[in-house]
Amino acid sequence: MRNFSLIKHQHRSPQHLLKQINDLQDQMASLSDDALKAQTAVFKKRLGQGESLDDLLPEAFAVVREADYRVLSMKPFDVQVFGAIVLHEGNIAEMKTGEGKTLTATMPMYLNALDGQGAILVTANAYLAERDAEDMGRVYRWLGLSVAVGVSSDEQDLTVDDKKKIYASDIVYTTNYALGFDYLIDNLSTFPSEKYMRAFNYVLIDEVDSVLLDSAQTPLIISGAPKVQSNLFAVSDNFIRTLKKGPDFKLDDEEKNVWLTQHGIDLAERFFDVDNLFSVPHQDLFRHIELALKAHELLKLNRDYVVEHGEVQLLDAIDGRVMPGTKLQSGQHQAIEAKEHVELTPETRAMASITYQNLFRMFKKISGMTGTAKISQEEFLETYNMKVISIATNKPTIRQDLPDHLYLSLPEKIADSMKRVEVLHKKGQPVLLGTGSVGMSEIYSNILLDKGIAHNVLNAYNIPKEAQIVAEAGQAGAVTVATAMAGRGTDIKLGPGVAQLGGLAVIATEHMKSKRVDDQLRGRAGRQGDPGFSQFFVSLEDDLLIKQGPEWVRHYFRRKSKKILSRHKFRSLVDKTQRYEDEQAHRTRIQALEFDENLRIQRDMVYDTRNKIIFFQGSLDAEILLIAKMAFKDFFAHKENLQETKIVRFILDNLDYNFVDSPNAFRSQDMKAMITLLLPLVKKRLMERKKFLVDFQQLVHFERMSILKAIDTAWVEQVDNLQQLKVAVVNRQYSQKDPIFEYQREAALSYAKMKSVIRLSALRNFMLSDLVKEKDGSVSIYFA
Ligand SMILES: Nc1ncnc2c1ncn2[C@@H]1O[C@H](COP(=O)(O)OP(=O)(O)OP(=O)(O)O)[C@@H](O)[C@H]1O
Repeated sequence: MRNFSLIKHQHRSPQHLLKQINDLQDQMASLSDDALKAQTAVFKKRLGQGESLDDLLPEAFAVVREADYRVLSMKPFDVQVFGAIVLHEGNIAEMKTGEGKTLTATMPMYLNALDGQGAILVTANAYLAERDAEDMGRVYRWLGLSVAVGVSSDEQDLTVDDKKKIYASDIVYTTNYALGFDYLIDNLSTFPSEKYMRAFNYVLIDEVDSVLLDSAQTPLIISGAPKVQSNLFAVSDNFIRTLKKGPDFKLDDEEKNVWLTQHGIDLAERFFDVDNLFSVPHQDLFRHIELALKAHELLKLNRDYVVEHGEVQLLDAIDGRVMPGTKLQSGQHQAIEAKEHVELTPETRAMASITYQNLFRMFKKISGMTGTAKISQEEFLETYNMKVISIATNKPTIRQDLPDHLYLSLPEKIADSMKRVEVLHKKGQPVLLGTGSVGMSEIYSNILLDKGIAHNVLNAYNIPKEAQIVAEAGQAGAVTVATAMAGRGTDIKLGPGVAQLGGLAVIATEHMKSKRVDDQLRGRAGRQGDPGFSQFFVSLEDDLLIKQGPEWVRHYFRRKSKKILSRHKFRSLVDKTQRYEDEQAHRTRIQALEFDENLRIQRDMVYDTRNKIIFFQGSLDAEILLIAKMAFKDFFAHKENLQETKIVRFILDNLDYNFVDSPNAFRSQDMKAMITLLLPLVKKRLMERKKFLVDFQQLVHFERMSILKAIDTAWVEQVDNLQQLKVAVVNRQYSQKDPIFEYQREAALSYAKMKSVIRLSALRNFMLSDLVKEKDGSVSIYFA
């Protein structure tokens, strides 16, 4: 057997598979549409008879290739078939920008959806998910598979029924954000009828570096249950406005931290009339002052967030898109709202959270594609066990990536880059002007307006017009100013005559944090062998260099040296800075994963328990009795609770409001004996509940709700606690302890405590809740 599989494996090299697929081409081309479509049913049948997806690969890919041609008039090139094989094998296909990854995906998606367990394609933003589901969906449907999009275009919330339909589809196109959110929400449901998600099977992640690296630095958090609203945001904001940078507060060089000086602290104590800002009663005030200071000094309008319709909306640092529904935690969002004078939204607790790393590791098979993965291949292998395999381009890339233009100051750079745009525009060559923030895109747009150059702006304020702006961007004479939003996936097609003018010109006005992101932006030009060029205009006053540049840059900057910067020195500075940012981001991801590890174990256990209870068929009587026994053990684990008065108090609080004690009933000093005395109270209550809830389903429902409510209340509390604990241990750096170790130790302790809280409150729910029969025969539960 072993030998056989070895031999078989050798025969299945990508080259061999490609040959097999190519050999089937004529045969597929000769089939009628109906005969080709009928292959799907044939494949499904063969799977049912024991063949594997690997066995079907050559034929299935050949079928899709022919279907792509008939439906979309595009036949995947050999290099795309290679990419598709890599994707089926659970690895990362690095295919250069514009090589046609969208079409490549149709082959592995079709094959991996054939066994009916679902195949999900995740991509970096809603625009791409919708576009690709629409375009490629035509092929899958033609072949008889169902396709859905997991994001809603009109920003309407999808209902549970919508989501059931979506996730039951053979193929789902969605975003990492929507998928993560849906996963967490699915696990907050209480009834089998509210659950919509299937076990995770196959996922293909488009723009895999963006999803698994750039987005994975911060975990996804769902907020719910409002906290008591604080009234300190506005006053703290007023106070911060009176402070001066330098004497009252300081910023670090990277502008990542800000703190009050002693003078600032004195001013705060005077302003708020308190003697010691650091004393325990003023902790909350101090926290609000810190939040306000951060909101003013670290978080910038039109770079980190935009304000639209009176709402503060966060921007994704990498792709410049609005992150719908995402809020900064622990009051930071409200501090920005106070700064921007918009209505404060309620401060909420974190209810559920997960890192993208752990979300995707739940899939049976993960694969990914992007133009830029090789740089991070070790991390992909380490974290996800995926290899990065580079695929050759179909035609040679003829795009020219011209050397950077360098300037000492920002105004010089802006002026010169504008001159370049004007020259190109006069010639009619379309220009994509890539900027680093909404703010910069607006500056460039204003200058263009002054010069009377018609242009489109693609930034977080113009998302609804995205498809139209992209469609126009490759036409002769078009000028498109964009943030990093246009940096990925955007397929700019050249209009008539544009190739003769030199194709698309990408003018980038600053280097991005990562070389990968720079390369993606360059890759908007020169797609599918098209002509085009890219060029960066950079200055020493660019954000990236000011924040991360070494001392000599600052030195140059201060002296405004007129010496000409050596190109080599500048290039290596940019490289170093980007590497530093990448390493920093890598460390943050590792830390996010380490922080999530404990939460992951807890989350898995809690979700698993919830699911068992939700789907449990039959009576939960035995569970209730077991929970009671354990709750009693927890209580008596504290020896002092063995006193009669304490036991009676316990019974009155948790088991029976009307309990009447007979003298000396609980005098033994032995835990076992005590438990034997308490259990009958639970059994008696169970009999009463059974008598009242004659309908067996109603009884089970009540038992289930008693337990689930206890789990959920405690778990939400736990997630929020862990969230705060994380902030606390990171802030405790001065204590010289390893924050991860500290966090894990405290997280494990709090988990044990939480379990005991769950047991007691489940028991209490069961014993003390009021049940009321309604006129229509239903029963309402009023939890104690
Ligand atoms: N086999 C093919 N035959 C003809 N045209 C193709 C083929 N494959 C892809 N294309 C075209 O090539 C263009 C680029 O494709 P696509 O946008 O999928 O590239 P990509 O690899 O996803 O690029 P990016 O990395 O920028 O996201 C599209 O206009 C697409 O229609």
